[in-house]
Amino acid sequence: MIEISDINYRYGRQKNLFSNLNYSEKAGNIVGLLGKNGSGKSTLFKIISGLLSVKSGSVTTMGTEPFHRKPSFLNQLYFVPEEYHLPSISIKHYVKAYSGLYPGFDAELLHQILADFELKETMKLSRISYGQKKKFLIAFALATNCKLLLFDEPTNGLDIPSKAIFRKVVASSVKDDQLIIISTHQVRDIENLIDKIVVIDNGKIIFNREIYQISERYAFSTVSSISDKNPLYTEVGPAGHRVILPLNGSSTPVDIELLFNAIVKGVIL
Ligand SMILES: Nc1ncnc2c1ncn2[C@@H]1O[C@H](COP(=O)(O)OP(=O)(O)OP(=O)(O)O)[C@@H](O)[C@H]1O
Repeated sequence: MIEISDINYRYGRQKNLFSNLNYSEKAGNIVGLLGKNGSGKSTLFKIISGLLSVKSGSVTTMGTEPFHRKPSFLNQLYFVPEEYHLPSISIKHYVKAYSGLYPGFDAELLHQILADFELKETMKLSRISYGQKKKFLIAFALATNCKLLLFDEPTNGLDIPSKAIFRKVVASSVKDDQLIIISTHQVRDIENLIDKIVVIDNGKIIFNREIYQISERYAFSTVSSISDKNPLYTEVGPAGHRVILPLNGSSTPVDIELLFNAIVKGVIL
């Protein structure tokens, strides 16, 4: 679905943001894309979706060069950016105007997700809150049934119940031939949703593994003392030492925040 080889990218005269970055991704996954502020997550989304072109290296998204922005490519891609502008029309009119661009658009699915998010089709997009706009775009994106969905910080601005609904609607709408990549700092919001973790740091993808592979190797726990534990990585938390240990027994849920910190510190590769 995505094949990126040896790309270099920089904005204007700034130093390289990406240096020989490689990344590939297949359909059938919900991927969590993690990285520090400014590591280039949004830029990577723009390159994958053809909004930016690279000077060197190659990018293929859904079998085509994304920067060509062919209609047959665009009708299978939906990118929910971090910031956006929506026209001053009702949800109903927006759907009427834009759903036709997507051949797989599922109006029934849209109705369901709008109801889950407590949005009404008569609501005017210019008069709803930031979080409501975000929920509308998430609902619309999922209803397009596009092969590739890119969500940049989708849960920013969502209230606590809406974050749980987000996880539910994404998990229940995704199809085997789709790829969903979610960039976020809110790692709790994607727990039990993503099946892969990708980390971008210092211009490269430094980690790209499935959750089950991580669970097969590491155990995540909080312990009162680490003296006899030999953890691979540890952080002091309010309830004790949060640790990553080599798995030796039954698997544990992956602590994404702890794992991310261990990855960017170079402890887990
Ligand atoms: N249009 C632009 N012109 C110049 N520099 C830019 C532009 N957009 C982004 N940058 C710079 O590129 C770097 C990566 O930005 P990007 O938004 O891709 O990072 P990010 O990982 O999404 O960050 P965050 O987690 O803070 O949203 C940052 O240093 C940013 O200042």
